[in-house]
Amino acid sequence: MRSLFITATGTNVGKTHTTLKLIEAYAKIGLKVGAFKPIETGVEDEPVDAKALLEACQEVNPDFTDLAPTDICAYTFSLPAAPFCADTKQEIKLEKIFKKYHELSKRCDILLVEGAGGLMVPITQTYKMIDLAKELNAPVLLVTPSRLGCINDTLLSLEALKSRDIDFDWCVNLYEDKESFAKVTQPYYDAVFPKWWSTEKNIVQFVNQMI
Ligand SMILES: Nc1ncnc2c1ncn2[C@@H]1O[C@H](COP(=O)(O)OP(=O)(O)OP(=O)(O)O)[C@@H](O)[C@H]1O
Ligand SMILES: C[C@H](N)[C@H](N)CCCCCC(=O)O
Ligand SMILES: [Mg+2]
Repeated sequence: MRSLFITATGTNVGKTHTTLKLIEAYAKIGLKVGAFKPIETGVEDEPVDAKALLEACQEVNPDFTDLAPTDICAYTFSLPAAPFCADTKQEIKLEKIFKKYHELSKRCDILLVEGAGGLMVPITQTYKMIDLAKELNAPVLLVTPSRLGCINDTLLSLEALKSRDIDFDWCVNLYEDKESFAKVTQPYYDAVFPKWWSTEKNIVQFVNQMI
């Protein structure tokens, strides 16, 4: 079983959007795909990300059909915040996250793990999303936005991943400020990262090189 940890430069950048495309792309090349949202915050009735990811997996993987959204989450919290802040009773136990990860991994060929927010989001006072990605020993896909300001956010996240010697790739979710991206951001990416790619155009290529 393989896994891929999907993170981003922050919240609302397109992790779920990209993970949904990854589920479709991995299924198309014949892999049984699974998804895991270790911690979801901002949950009212049911976890929205986990629900969307589960429904997509259920379309392509029969071993996920008997699950409910909360079965692919280790923790859900109502406060829309970093897990450390949302977990007011300090319930989070990392062991529970790893146990759920291993349980779900038995149901698929590749398990897509969606983080909460960005890399440096605290899960506990001393343990962040990036630490979870490292400990899972999963390659990381960093989703970056296309809006003005993304160069700085992207470079900071790349530094964080490199400093922890994590195997990663990154992509641009061409969504916000899409029209101005070619002038405002792309010249730098073309110059420094000529192989940069976007969720919109190159997800199949990424998936094929990943297997
Ligand atoms: N390329 C896109 N095209 C259309 N809608 C998009 C695109 N990317 C993101 N969105 C929309 O923007 C919103 C935020 O995207 P998404 O939920 O994937 O972010 P996220 O990084 O998963 O956020 P969170 O940190 O809450 O998990 C969603 O409503 C999503 O449908
Ligand atoms: C609620 C939101 N949709 C995410 N699940 C959590 C985002 C946490 C961001 C924390 C931070 O970077 O300040
Ligand atoms: Mg999400």
